[in-house]
Amino acid sequence: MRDCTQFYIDGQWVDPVEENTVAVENPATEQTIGHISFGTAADVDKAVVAARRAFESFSQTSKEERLTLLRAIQAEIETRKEELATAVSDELGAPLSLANGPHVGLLAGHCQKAIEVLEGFAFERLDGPTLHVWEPVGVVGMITPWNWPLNQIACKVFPALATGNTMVLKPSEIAPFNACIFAEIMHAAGVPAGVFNLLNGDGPGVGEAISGHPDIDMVSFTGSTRAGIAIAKNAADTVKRMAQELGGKSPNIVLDDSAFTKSVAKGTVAMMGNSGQTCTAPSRMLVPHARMAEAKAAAKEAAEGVIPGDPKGNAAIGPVVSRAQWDKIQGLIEKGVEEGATLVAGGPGKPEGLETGHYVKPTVFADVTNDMTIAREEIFGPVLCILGYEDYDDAIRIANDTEYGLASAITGEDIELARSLAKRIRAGRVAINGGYDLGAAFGGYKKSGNGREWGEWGFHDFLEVKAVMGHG
Ligand SMILES: NC(=O)c1ccc[n+]([C@@H]2O[C@H](COP(=O)([O-])OP(=O)(O)OC[C@H]3O[C@@H](n4cnc5c(N)ncnc54)[C@H](O)[C@@H]3O)[C@@H](O)[C@H]2O)c1
Repeated sequence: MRDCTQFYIDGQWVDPVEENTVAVENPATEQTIGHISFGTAADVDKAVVAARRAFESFSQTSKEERLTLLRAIQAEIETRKEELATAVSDELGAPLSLANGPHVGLLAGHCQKAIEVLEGFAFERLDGPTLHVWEPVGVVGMITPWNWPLNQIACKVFPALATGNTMVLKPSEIAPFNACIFAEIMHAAGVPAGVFNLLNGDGPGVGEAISGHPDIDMVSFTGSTRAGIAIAKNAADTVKRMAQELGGKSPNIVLDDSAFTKSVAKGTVAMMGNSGQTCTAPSRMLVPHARMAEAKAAAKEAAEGVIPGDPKGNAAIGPVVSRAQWDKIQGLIEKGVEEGATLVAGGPGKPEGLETGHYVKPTVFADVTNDMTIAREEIFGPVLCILGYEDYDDAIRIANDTEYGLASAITGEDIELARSLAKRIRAGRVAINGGYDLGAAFGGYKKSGNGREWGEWGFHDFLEVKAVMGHG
């Protein structure tokens, strides 16, 4: 059993104000693997008092002091990598290879990036008679989801720390243990008391107390658009800064001149990774109408090669995170069949031989039209929709016909064409031929949010700008 029933507040592990112990499940075994406590507004108050007090001195630390701290955190991460990966695998159901690879890799990667950015970051600029100064926002409330839990903590904590803020983190109640280990890492690295605080709980109990708290200056939220809207409304009365990283329904435009079978297969496998539980997942594949049959064959073969199974074995994907997610995904798969999409691979029910655990068959729908529910709603499971387009104008029209705008992809040989299409997509990210960069801005247009994380972009989310006029 893995128990983390205390909260990390003001540099120590403390009991919650009220006892409320809740079990955490392993989605592969459906067994309880440990317990956390759900906090209340009283616990949030304690953490905010600590963070506010710590802000006095931490906001005045030098760049060098914060660099030393980030390097110490980096060294501690190195010593705890295996434990972090095991925790993510146990609570999320991620295959160990994925947990050891990208899940922990992104935590370490964002720490390294924060160090590099901080080394070169200018906190002051003289513009004629005026000195512009970038200062920390203050006490930041951070609310994160379960799907890439370490990545989302890293995207917020490292830039906030690098820019001199103090913070109160509430990770997802569904995958909390990796965050408990992270708090131990922060402690072992010598982060001053009150700078980083962690408490567990759910949205109504702790999340709302954070978003409405009068002494929290900013909320940085990653999660569903539903919760993001609720949090922004609750935060409005205190006029705190709000950064939202929300859902997506990202298009992947496969151009006629691409290595077609390979591109379709790659896009299919990319959709299934992390059991489809990725906000940037390329969930709408757009192919020329004339090549729909070819796309179906390639996607079917690729999806059938993605074998779900025990996260501790060699499976390509594990289960989805919970019974509630499984039910939601099944409902949407059934909706796809009902609305007339062609089921090419997978479908309703559990994969053969995997009755225990929240396993979903890697599923591909083709001949999908953009008005179908499966093309509009974020499924957050291993379910790909393939849609046909007439020409490139049509492809752009379909790509942009969504309330989301988080990510997108274009695959093709003609780089000039890809670049020109990239300009017309209304989304925060466009990956041309699998392009990827840890320093690239990460954030959404439209209902996918309004913040920007990763690299230098994340620093600006956590900074105020002060103009000192007459400075000379
Ligand atoms: N844009 C991004 O960077 C990004 C990254 C990862 C995940 N996501 C999105 O996250 C969603 C999946 O994660 P999830 O199911 O954990 O999302 P969720 O919105 O249900 O929960 C996210 C977090 O918000 C908290 N929360 C929920 N309701 C709240 C409320 N009313 N007030 C305050 N806090 C509240 C939860 O306890 C959790 O910590 C997907 O929609 C996915 O696209 C977005």
